[in-house]
Amino acid sequence: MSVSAQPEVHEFQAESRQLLDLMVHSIYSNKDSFLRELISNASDALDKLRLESLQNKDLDVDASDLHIQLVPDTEGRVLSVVDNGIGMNRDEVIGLIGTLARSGTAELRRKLAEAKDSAASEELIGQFGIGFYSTFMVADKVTLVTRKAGESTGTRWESTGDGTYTIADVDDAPQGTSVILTLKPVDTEDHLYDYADQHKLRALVKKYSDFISWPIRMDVEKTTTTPAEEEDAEPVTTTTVETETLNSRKALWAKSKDEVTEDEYKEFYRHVAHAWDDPLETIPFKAEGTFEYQALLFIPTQAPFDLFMRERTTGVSLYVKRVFIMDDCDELMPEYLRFVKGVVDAADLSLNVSREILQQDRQIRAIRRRLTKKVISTVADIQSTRPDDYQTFWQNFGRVFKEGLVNDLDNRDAILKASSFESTNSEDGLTTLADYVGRMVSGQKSIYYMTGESRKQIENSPHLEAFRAKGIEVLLFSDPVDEMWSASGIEFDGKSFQSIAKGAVDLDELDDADKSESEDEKAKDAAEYGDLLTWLGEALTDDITEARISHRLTESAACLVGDTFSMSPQLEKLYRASGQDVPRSKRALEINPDHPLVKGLNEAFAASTDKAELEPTAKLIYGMAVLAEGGDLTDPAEFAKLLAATLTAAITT
Ligand SMILES: Nc1ncnc2c1ncn2[C@@H]1O[C@H](COP(=O)(O)OP(=O)(O)OP(=O)(O)O)[C@@H](O)[C@H]1O
Repeated sequence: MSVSAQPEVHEFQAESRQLLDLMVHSIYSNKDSFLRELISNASDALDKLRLESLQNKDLDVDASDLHIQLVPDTEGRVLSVVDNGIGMNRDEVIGLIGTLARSGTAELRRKLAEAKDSAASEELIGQFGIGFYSTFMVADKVTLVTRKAGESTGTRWESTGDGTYTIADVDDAPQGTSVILTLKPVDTEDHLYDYADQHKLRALVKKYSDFISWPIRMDVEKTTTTPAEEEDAEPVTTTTVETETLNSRKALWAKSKDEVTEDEYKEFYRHVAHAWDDPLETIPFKAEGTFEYQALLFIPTQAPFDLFMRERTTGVSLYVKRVFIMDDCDELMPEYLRFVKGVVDAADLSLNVSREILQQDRQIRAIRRRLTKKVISTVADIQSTRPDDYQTFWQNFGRVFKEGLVNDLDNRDAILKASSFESTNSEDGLTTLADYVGRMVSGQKSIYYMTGESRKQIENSPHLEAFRAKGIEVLLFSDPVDEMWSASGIEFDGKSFQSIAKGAVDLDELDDADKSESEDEKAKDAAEYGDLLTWLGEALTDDITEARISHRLTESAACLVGDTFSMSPQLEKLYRASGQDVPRSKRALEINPDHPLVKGLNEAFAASTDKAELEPTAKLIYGMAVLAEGGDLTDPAEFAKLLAATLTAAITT
């Protein structure tokens, strides 16, 4: 192979360098996984070449014998993993291998720095995946020689895992990619095995890559002994080299569940999902009839770091009659199930199918509908039979799953049923809506909830006081998406959702016995506080719609309450954060007639309506109501000034 020009030395991008450094000093104990990663990449490259050769008739490549070859050199301690797939051009090598282009790398680095021990680091690597760089766990030097299909010049990339790599043009590289590892010395204590040993390689392929659809070949020496023809002579041993295919190449999705072991599913999941964790659930699916297709879907255990990033795609690959067509086929899974990984193999689509055609395709739409229902019902099954796994699922994917309550009206009821929520009923556990409804007090018509930025913030908000005092359960919604669906007129089991921070709340309705007494009380409060309420409404007219007596406070002096259909302050904040210009909506100020501050204010107001302290006190009460619900004051400096003046007056008199 001739290298045409002096190799250029490049520096790794800073983040890649740090990740590489971790690999070189290999904190990850399962070093065997480098082979799985290389084979997985090679298999993807073969898929891409086959597809390209089908779609682009002008491409001058021989796609008749696509395969992966392992070439161990035991004496030289070198292992090459060779494929005749799509290959990479020079820019792609720099972009894909020299740069860890993935936006989560910084996040991984930050988390690794925080990780306390090697077990925690290992889990993180499992969560992020490290692909090609895992080769540096087992090799002192990695050389990659590649030529892209259809191009004449190849590229040679080499690094010892320090801060730099070299890159050079190569004239006569074969089409495809060879990754050549100069292996580190064997150190079984450090889980570093002999990766130039044929037996080891055969075992690793069986364990991790058996289902890969392309042949994974290795030339093996076979010694045969034949008895000598003449009596008393030594038997004859002949050594021949034979090419052996190491993998059985069975497409797991075409098999029924009892024909496949859990480990096989696990490794397949890791391959299709580019993941390092275990699947939480495996969902094989077969449809026969008008549209024939098979699917093998997985729910991961861990959420990928980029689950909430804007450019995030869905994770199901499309095959047609075992031929790979595309990754991340968005048409097969709704966005709110983007955590689902796997493959769909449809029998009746054309191999030339494009994304544009897929969007219009009736069959694809039918598959998507069916699989969506299947995933939701699987989540419901996990919820009812495996509480610990459900907890894991919910922590990782609950926020995404609930997006379906806004986006998928057809399945809304099923999604709601399979969801869980935090509640005042339990300190840390979750409740289903069915359980909530089972605990509703007599006369309760709605499901009460309150939204906020965190459980703690909601729990401290004054709105909860009367509910707590009367033992009425309130659901605590702290995910941004909860703001959207809860206010959308949704019902569960015929019951509407009512925010306790919006509209009028009359808890006395729930309890018939006390009704007459409380009616009297209300009439009394109205007479006693009427003038003060009118005045407050005027004094605070810039901030509130009206002032009224509260039936939801027992301890705090005041709280703010929106109209039934108004936006909550959190939602306003979300919209503003996303760049939308939403006007500040005013809410009603509710005051607690039993609170000493409110009583005092009423008495002072009754004594003289132009006392200087009245207005600052009203403003302070309003500000306190904003702070108590975790909101932001529009003018914190003015609030501080008023407070200081009031405290000074109190302490100096
Ligand atoms: N044998 C190969 N042939 C062609 N392209 C390859 C090959 N190996 C790697 N690449 C390219 O380099 C990219 C980076 O590979 P790498 O293994 O680091 O990450 P990945 O496979 O994309 O994702 P993951 O880290 O999750 O495995 C691949 O996406 C692919 O485009």
